[in-house]
Amino acid sequence: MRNSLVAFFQRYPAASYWIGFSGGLDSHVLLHACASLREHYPHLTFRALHIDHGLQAMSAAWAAHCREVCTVLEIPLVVEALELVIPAGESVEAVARTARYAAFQQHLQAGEIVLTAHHQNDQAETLLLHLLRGSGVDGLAAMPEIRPFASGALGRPLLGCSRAELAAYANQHRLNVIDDPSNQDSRFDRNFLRNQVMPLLEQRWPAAGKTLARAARLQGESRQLLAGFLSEKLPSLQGTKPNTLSVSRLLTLDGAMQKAVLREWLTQGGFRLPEEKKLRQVLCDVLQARADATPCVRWNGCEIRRYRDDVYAMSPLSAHDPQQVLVWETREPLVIASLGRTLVAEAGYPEVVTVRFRQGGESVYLPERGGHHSLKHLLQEWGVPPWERERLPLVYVGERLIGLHPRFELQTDNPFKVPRIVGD
Ligand SMILES: Nc1ncnc2c1ncn2[C@@H]1O[C@H](COP(=O)(O)OP(=O)(O)OP(=O)(O)O)[C@@H](O)[C@H]1O
Repeated sequence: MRNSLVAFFQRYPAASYWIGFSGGLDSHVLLHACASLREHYPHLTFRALHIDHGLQAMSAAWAAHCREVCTVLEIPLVVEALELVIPAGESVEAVARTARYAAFQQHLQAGEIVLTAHHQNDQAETLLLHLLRGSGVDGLAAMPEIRPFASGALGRPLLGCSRAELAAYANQHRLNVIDDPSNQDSRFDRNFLRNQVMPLLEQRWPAAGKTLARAARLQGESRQLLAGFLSEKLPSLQGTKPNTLSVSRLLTLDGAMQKAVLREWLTQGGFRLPEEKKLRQVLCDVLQARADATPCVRWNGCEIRRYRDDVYAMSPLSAHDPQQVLVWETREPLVIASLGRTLVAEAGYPEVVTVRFRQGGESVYLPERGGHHSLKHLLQEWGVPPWERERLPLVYVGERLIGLHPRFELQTDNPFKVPRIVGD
């Protein structure tokens, strides 16, 4: 283990390493092994971070245990107590995990690496869990040894070590390890695999943990090759607007390639990947839709829409009431809460205006085009997607429409001029 750690720190030098310390055996071993490296590698700087999810009656006792261990090992510890709210229908583990990573992120400075104690058996169990969910290569790909994370990286230096090796280390160094009672609860899928399925597999295939971890690593290599290939392909499928894909170009590909391209595009956009069923819905309902249709397929954190030949991926639109009328004293910025936007007026702007949203029937005076034009037709002409139309701030002086979003200015000198929009 010591050698794997030394090799890891040589491969991934960092200003400082944060050790995610849960108080359990695995991260206790990591903490102890890192602490003992300092004698020969005094340049290595470690700190520990314990996240108290506040979900168990014992959680404060766990934090106290972490404090004691860190004091003895002379590793500074930060304890972050969270107050988690578990939304109905969400898994406690998943919510805790997301909150934990968000807390890690907050502490990590540029050039630092946060370390977790994931090991070979975690890798094997993760592969089995994904297989049982019917995942493709994205799910089956191994947890990597290192990946970019916030302004630094997330490293897993113990992936080459088995759980048995970690247990032997804990024994040898007489580590005072508290057992988390929830680890025995086989209602959780991972515990069931760990406590019941893996021991059975290992009776027949003693190296099952190691070989499953290798299978996951090989899937990871395939995933990486595929990502490289798809990244090269994506620019040729670009739609007419930034970050969109062209429907007509996608339709020249076969179904498997369409799905692969959509997944890579969503990954690059930072969206959560959909289940297979949703992805097929995108192929059927969005790509195959009539040219004048505006379909939408949604899942957690993402909406896929189509307008004309472009496919858009976006965060779900906020609730917005287009009936609202906002009086704006333009010497101050105007916050439009329902849009998460702030308008800032340019010099020379009328002192007081009102901001409204499209109701239909508006017309706009465009002198260079010789008179009034229907806003509806102009929005169509400018290719503004329908879901954006009632979210455009329309600025009025009295009943006269004087401006909207800068993206839609026709010419800089036209009177249909807009306040500058910040935070857009
Ligand atoms: N409460 C915690 N505080 C700090 N670090 C933690 C905490 N819980 C887990 N970790 C870190 O994450 C590693 C993995 O923990 P665990 O296996 O419980 O999480 P998981 O949810 O299965 O994994 P992952 O976080 O990747 O989903 C631990 O070895 C430890 O380094």
